[in-house]
Amino acid sequence: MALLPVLAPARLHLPGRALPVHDTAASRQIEARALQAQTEAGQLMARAGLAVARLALTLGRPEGTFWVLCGPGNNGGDGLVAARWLHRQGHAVRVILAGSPEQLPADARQAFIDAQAAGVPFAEALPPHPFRARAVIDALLGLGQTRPLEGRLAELARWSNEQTGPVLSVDLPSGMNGDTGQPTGDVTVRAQATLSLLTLKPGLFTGQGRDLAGALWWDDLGAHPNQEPGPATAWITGEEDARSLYPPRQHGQHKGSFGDLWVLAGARGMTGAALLAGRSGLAGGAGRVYVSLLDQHPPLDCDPVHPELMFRRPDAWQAPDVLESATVVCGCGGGDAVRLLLPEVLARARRLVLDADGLNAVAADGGLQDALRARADRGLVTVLTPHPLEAARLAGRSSSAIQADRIAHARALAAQLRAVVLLKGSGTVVATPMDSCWINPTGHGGLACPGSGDILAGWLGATWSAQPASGDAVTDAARVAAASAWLHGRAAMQAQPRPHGPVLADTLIAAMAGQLNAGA
Ligand SMILES: NC(=O)C1=CN([C@@H]2O[C@H](COP(=O)(O)OP(=O)(O)OC[C@H]3O[C@@H](n4cnc5c(N)ncnc54)[C@H](OP(=O)(O)O)[C@@H]3O)[C@@H](O)[C@H]2O)[C@@H](O)CC1
Ligand SMILES: Nc1ncnc2c1ncn2[C@@H]1O[C@H](COP(=O)(O)OP(=O)(O)O)[C@@H](O)[C@H]1O
Ligand SMILES: [K+]
Repeated sequence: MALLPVLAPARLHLPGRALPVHDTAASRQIEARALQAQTEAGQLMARAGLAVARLALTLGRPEGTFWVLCGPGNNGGDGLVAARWLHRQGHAVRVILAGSPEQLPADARQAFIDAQAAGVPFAEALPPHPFRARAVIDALLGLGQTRPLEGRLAELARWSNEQTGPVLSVDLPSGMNGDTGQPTGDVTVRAQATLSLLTLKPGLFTGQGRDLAGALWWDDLGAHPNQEPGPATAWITGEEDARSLYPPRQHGQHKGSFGDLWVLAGARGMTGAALLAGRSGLAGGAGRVYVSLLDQHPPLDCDPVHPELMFRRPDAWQAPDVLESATVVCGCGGGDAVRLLLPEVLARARRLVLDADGLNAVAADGGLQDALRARADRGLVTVLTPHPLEAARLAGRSSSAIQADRIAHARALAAQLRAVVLLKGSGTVVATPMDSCWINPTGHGGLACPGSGDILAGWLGATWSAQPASGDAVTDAARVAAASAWLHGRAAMQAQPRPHGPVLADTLIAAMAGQLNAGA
């Protein structure tokens, strides 16, 4: 496989099939096998450098000089090979090597020798700003980055961020942790595009990775990590996987075919959250959607905009069989009131989506945590949908600690609470107690607005309610969660391809409903 566009949101390039991502440790193993399989020394680096040069020609401006910033490791070697290709084809190139050639690892040192022999121009000084390169190739650091950029590397990264030409990062933006997507220090290259080599790294898809890496390309250098024996660290949800949960409706189906959704939400002053979850549940295709507001004297008994929502008394959900047969979405705008009903909901609900204040109540009460864990033994399945602050409360950490390693924390919470965890935010992570993990490639900052989480919870519940029971209820729930996050994000991208503001709730729900027919 060569040069595959993986993620270019503005042009709506999204993976069709699920793609595996490999963290640093797994990537190192694949790299070691690939190096062993080389038929001659430097073969992988030659492929990598060629791929970088080709992409730089595609993404660079038509005129100017390619500035290739090379670091002290093999990432720098990739840059040196790319520079030689570009020079050989007659393009203007300048290489800046940070560090001494003698200390380069073997393949990179050979790339340096070859570049010198080919007459590639090297430079010591950077052109002053304002400056616009044809493209800057960031080959400072890749998989080997272990600490914050300092000294010359930091200076080069800063310069790259201040010039106005496009920046192409090789393998990873220098200064970004490939496992987490977080900056390693104060300075990080901010790329327009990143070419991931050999494997896709999880940090490119979550945390700050989306903003730092820009459009994402991949070249597996012929190593086929899809066919690797070891497990992938996680999977990027593919469009086909997500859409497969929303098959065409059959003539013989009726609303009973799509299950009941029961929304237990909306304490006093937060009725809107319940309405949004209910309306989203309707749009997501649940057969019947019931709403019980968490208020002894509910301010509404009908949604005039969607009168097909069925409002029920605050205690109606306690009737026999309701929790056992419906899919329950509980906690959106739940306030303190949700705490009182959680013991019974946790004990009885067969399929439960726990959101917002439902999560906060669990975080504050060890007894509820035990009740949540006990559900797993009884075959009752839970999807928790925390945003980073709610996840922080559940984990007893700060939200910045959660964001520092979103994948690890989603996994840890899933194991600790024996539930499927959907950790919201850029690069939403879905993790199961069996340690499988999906990262969502859709969505953008337009979703950072009130109500979009309530909409996701209602939609997830509706998607789940239409799924038949199977032998692996936890994996099914995780697939439902991953598909719902995918469609939620995809709808936002359709509503606002380049967001400068929020995707408001009614626009988002309408776009999600539209997405149900968009894949046909
Ligand atoms: N092997 C191959 O043939 C292929 C490799 N490929 C390419 O190689 C890349 C991995 O190469 P790599 O392992 O050499 O790591 P890389 O990121 O270049 O640098 C490590 C060096 O940087 C140093 N260093 C780290 N952090 C630092 C800091 N903050 N400030 C200063 N120095 C710092 C670190 O020093 P140390 O920590 O050891 O003191 C070490 O010297 C991979 O991303 C891909 O692009 C692919 O093309 C496939 C073929
Ligand atoms: N920058 C972003 N990129 C992608 N998705 C985002 C971003 N910000 C928010 N979202 C998504 O929007 C939703 C917000 O949910 P939440 O924080 O619970 O909002 P609310 O409680 O107001 O409904 C989540 O699905 C989250 O993943
Ligand atoms: K890099």
